[in-house]
Amino acid sequence: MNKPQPLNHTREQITALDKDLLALLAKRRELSLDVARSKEVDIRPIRDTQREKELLARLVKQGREQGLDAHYVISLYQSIIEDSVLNQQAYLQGRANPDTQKQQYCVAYLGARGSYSYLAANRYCDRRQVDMQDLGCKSFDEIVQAVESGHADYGFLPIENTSSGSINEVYDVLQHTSLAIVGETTIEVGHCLLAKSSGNVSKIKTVYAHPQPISQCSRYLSLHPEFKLEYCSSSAEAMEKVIESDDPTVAAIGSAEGGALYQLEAIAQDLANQKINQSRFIVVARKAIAVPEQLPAKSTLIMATGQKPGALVEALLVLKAHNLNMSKLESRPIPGTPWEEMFYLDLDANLSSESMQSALKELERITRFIKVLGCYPCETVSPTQLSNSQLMIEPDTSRAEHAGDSTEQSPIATNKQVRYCKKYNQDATQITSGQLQVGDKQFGAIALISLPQDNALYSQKAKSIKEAGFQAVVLEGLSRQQDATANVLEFKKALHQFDLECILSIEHEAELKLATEHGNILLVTGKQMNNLALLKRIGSLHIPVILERNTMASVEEFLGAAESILEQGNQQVILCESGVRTFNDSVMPSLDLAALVDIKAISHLPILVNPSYASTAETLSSHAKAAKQLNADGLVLNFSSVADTFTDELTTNGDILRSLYQ
Ligand SMILES: O=C(O)C(=O)C[C@]1(C(=O)O)C=C[C@@H](O)C=C1
Repeated sequence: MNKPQPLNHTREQITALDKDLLALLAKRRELSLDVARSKEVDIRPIRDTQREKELLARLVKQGREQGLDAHYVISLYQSIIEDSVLNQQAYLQGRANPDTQKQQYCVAYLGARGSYSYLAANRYCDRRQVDMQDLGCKSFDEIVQAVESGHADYGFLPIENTSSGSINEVYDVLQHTSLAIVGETTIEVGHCLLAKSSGNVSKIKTVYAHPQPISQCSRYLSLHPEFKLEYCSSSAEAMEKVIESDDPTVAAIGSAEGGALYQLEAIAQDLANQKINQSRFIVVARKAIAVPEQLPAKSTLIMATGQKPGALVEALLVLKAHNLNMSKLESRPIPGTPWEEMFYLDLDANLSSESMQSALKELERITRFIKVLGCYPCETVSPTQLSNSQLMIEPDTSRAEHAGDSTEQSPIATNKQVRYCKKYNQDATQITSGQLQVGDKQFGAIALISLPQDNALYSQKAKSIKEAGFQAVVLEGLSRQQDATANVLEFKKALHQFDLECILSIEHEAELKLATEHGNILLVTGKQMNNLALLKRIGSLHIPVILERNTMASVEEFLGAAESILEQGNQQVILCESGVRTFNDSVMPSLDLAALVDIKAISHLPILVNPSYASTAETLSSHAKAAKQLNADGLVLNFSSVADTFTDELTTNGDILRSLYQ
C-alpha cells in the first residue's frame, strides 16, 4: 500500500475545498435572487416543483456518475432549494412592504439568548440580512406588550410543536392583542442534554428544563427515572442554572447551538420522542403587511360562532364553497363566556384574494365575532421527492406504472359494509411513513432483519441497507434480547440517520408496548394474525400496521383479520403475503401469488410480498419479479444477522431491487 499523504496536508485540502463550496453556494443564492427579481416582473409563483423535479433527477444522475448516492444528493439539494425559496420569499416580501426595510430589528422573545425563541428570531433576521437587537422577555404577555408599546419591532411567539402540539397560552394572548401576524418561521428543535464539559450522562442527577422540552422528550426521560426534573421558565434559564451551579451532577435540556452560547457541552443528543421535532413561531408586529401574490400565503382568523347547533359546520361550509383549504383549526375557551369557544383558523390563502374576501363577507353574516389576525408568507417548504423508480435508475428510463385495477369482484367483496373491499373505498389506499410509500402505484422496498446484538455495527448496516435501495427496515426478535429497548433505540437512531423507517415486528403480544412506543410502523407476524384481542388493540392505535398472512389462513380469513383492525378505526393497514402451507413441500411454504391477484381485485388495501421464506437462492429473484408483475405494492426481503451472510444477501437483495426497475 502507498504511504498516504500526511493528515495535515489532506485536512488543508478539505478546508480549501469547503471554502470553495461555500463560495459556490453563495453564488447560487445570488442567482436565485435574480430569479426572484424576474418573477417579480413576470408575476410568476416562486415555487416551480416541475423545475425542481427535473433538477433533482439530473443531479441524481450526475451524482451517481461521480459515485455519490442518490439520497445524499437529494437531501443536500432539498436544503439548498428550501434556502433558495425562503430567500426569494423574504426578498419579495421586503419589496412589497418597503416600510419594513430597516438595518436592525428589535425583537422581543421568550427567555434569554440561547432559548429556542432566540434561535428562531435570529434565523428570521439572518434570512432578511438585518441585525438583531434582542429583547428577552419573561412571558408571552410581556412580549406582546413590548411590541404594542413600540419597545420592539417584532415579537416571536411559539405556536405549535410537532411533538407536543399547540401552545394554548399563545392562542389566548392572540385573543386580546391589537398586533397583526406578519410572518412565521419553523425551526428544528434538536433537544440535547447539556452539561459543563467533562459531564457524563451516568453522573447526572438533576435536569433543568422548560415544561415543553420535558413533554417532548418524555420517552428519553422515562428511561432515566434517576433524573430529578426541575421546571424552568425557558431553556435559557435552564442553561443558566447549570452554569451558575458548582454541582457536576446537573444538566439542562436545550439546543446544542444554544448550549454553545453558554459553553455547555451536549452529552446526549436527539432526545425528542419524534424524529422530526420542529417548533413553529409566529411573528407579530404593530402593522399588518401585504403579501405579494407570487408567494404562498396564509391567513389566520379568529371567530366565535355562538352555540347554535351546526354553527361551526355552517362556517366551514363557506370555506368549502370558496375552495379555501384550512390547514389548522383550534378552539379555546372565551374568558367570561363559559362553554363558548373561540375558533382559530389558518387558511392557505392570500387575504387580498377574491375568494378570501367574499368568504369573509359571508362569515361576517353568520358569526358573532370575526377578526383577521394577519396574512403572511407561508414558510413551510415541503421537499420535492422523486419516485422510487427515479431513485433506483436513470430518470429517462424510468419504468411505466402498472394499472393494477381489476373490476372482477370475489363474492366476499360484494358486501358494501366490509371496510377492506373496493366497494367500501374505491380509491386505492396509499400509506406513507417517511420515505416509505406503498399502495396506489407506489412500490415500497423493506428489509427484514433480526435485531443485531452488536450495536457497533448499527450505523454501517443501516447505511448499506439504504444504499441497496430499501426505504424501511423491519426489526424482529425484540424479546429475544435482554437489552431490547436500548438496542431498538440505538438501531432506530441509525435508521433515521439514513432516512429509513423503523418497523417493529410483533411475534408475541408482550412486544406490543415496545413496538408502539418506538416503531414508525408495526408488523403483526402471521403467528399473531388470529389473535383477535391484539388486532383490536392495534385497531385503536394511530400507527400504520403491516398484517402478515398466517401460513394456514385462507384469503377470506386474512382479509377478515384486516377487517378486525379497520373496524376499530385504524385505516392504515398494509397486507403482507409471505407464503402458505401447500403440498409442494412439507417444510418450506409456497408463495401464494394467486392470492395476491385475488386480493388486488377485491381490496383497496396495499399488499406486500415477502418471498424470502418461500424461495430458494435460485427462485428468490423470479418470485420477486413475479410479485411485481402481478402488481404487488412492495417487497419485504429478509436479511440474516450473521455478518458474512448479511454481506452476500445485501448483494443479492440489492440486485433484485435494481432488476425490478429495469
Ligand atoms: O428556477 C426557479 O424558478 C427558481 O426559483 C430556483 C429554484 C432553485 O433554487 O433551483 C428554487 C425554487 C423553485 O421551485 C425552483 C428552482
